Parts: sequence; structure tokens; C-alpha cells
Amino acid sequence: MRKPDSKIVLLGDMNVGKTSLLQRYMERRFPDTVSTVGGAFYLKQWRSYNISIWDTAGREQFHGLGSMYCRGAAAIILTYDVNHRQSLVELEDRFLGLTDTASKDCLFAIVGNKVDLTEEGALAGQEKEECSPNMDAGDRVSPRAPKQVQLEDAVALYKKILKYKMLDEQDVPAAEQMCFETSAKTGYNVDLLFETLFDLVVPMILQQRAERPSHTVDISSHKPPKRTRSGCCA
Ligand SMILES: Nc1nc2c(ncn2[C@@H]2O[C@H](COP(=O)(O)OP(=O)(O)OP(=O)(O)O)[C@@H](O)[C@H]2O)c(=O)[nH]1
Ligand SMILES: [Mg+2]
Repeated sequence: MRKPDSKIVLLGDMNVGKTSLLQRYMERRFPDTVSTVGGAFYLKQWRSYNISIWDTAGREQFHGLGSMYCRGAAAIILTYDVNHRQSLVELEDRFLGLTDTASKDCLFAIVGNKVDLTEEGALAGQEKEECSPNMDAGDRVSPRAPKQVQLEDAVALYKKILKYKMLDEQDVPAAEQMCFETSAKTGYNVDLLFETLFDLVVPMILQQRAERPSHTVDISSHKPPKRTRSGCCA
């Protein structure tokens, strides 16, 4: 197997839907999930590049592994649940520090998942987009609540991250491009999320390749060493 050209990591509190988002994108379905233990990855071929996408465990007991998974990452998806404000707070308090091991020009996306459970999600008719075979009648008539986290809250976090990383807003993609609301259940915005990131990491791969020192040795100007009597090189 060829070494991946780039790495994307999903981080966020337990139960926000990281595994479900990844399975929705890679397997085009919304299966039952079990809480992730440690981490796991998928390999995605995007154009001629191999991109590994790492799913991590949100449970506190696996927290120590987070920075290991982020090592060298080109992009990190910070995921929260739009119906649980605390899951957004945790991104700043608990997960942002784990990203210090990522690549120096790492991109950040902030993703509010489970938007199908909100009033807005229902009004936008998102459930019609890609109905899951697992969806039962109870799901369709479940009462909707207003969102607990607004997109502007995610945009504010994105700007805080830029400050934390000492990045200039002009040098990175705009907050509006990097803050998403998704539903792993219906598929809403899931392709957009992953494919926006893939398109942004490709130029990073090309830049890394251009900067990498060449391992080619020019042998045309190389003179063979003189032979000594003992047969050793002088
Ligand atoms: N309604 C709805 N439920 C979702 C959505 N995404 C995930 N879920 C449900 O939320 C629960 C947790 O989803 P997971 O994908 O396992 O969450 P996780 O972030 O991977 O959790 P950890 O592995 O423990 O960190 C599961 O019951 C999912 O079916 C979504 O977009 N909408
Ligand atoms: Mg998981």
C-alpha cells in the first residue's frame, strides 16, 4: 500500500457523530455505530492522491491519544452536535490543544452535526435528501427543537483558533467556507465537507513535494575514485 499523501483527522466529543459522518461519506450509509475505541482510518483516493481520514474516539479515557493521531495532519475536522452547546465548548477546552502536533499550515473545519434533529433541519426538508434505510417512523415524527448552537458560534470559534495558531485571516480559507452544518443521517452537506477539504489539501501536497529535497544524485560529474594497491579506495 502506498503511503498516504495527506492526512485529515476528525476530532470532537463522544456521540457528536464523527464515525457516522465518515461512514456516510465513505460507505454512503448511516449504520448503527458503537463508541469508537482508539482510532481508525479510511483511505480515500482523490484525483491521483491518497488521503487518509482518521476517526478518533471522543471518550475522555482516550484523550491522550488525540495528539498522536493529529501528528502531521493537513486538516482537522472539529466536530460538535448542534443540539449540545457543551460539545462546542469542549472543542476549545479539550480538543484544540491536541492539534499542536498537526502540520504547521494545518487547515481547520468546524462541523455542527445532527442538524436533521432541529426545527431548521426539518424546515429545510433535509430528511428528503438521502433517506436512511435505518430510519423508522419514530424518527420521522420526532419533535424538533431549536438549534442550541448557531453557525455564528462556530464562526467565532474558527476566528479564535486562528488567533491561537497566530494565523492571519488573509492567509487561510474564510470562516464561512470552513464552518459547516451537517447531518450524517440524511447526508446533508457531508460530501461538501469532505470534498472541500480534499480540494484544499491537494495544493498542500504539491507544495510539500516541491519543497522536499531531491534525492537524485547527478552521477555525470562524478569521477571514479583511484584504486590503491590493496584494492581500497584512496
Ligand atoms: N439524528 C442524527 N443522529 C446522528 C447523526 N450522526 C450521528 N448520529 C447518532 O449519534 C450517535 C453517536 O454517533 P457516532 O458517530 O458513534 O458518534 P462519535 O462522535 O463517533 O462518538 P465516539 O466514537 O464515542 O467519539 C449514534 O447513535 C448515531 O446514530 C446525525 O447526523 N443525525
Ligand atoms: Mg466514533
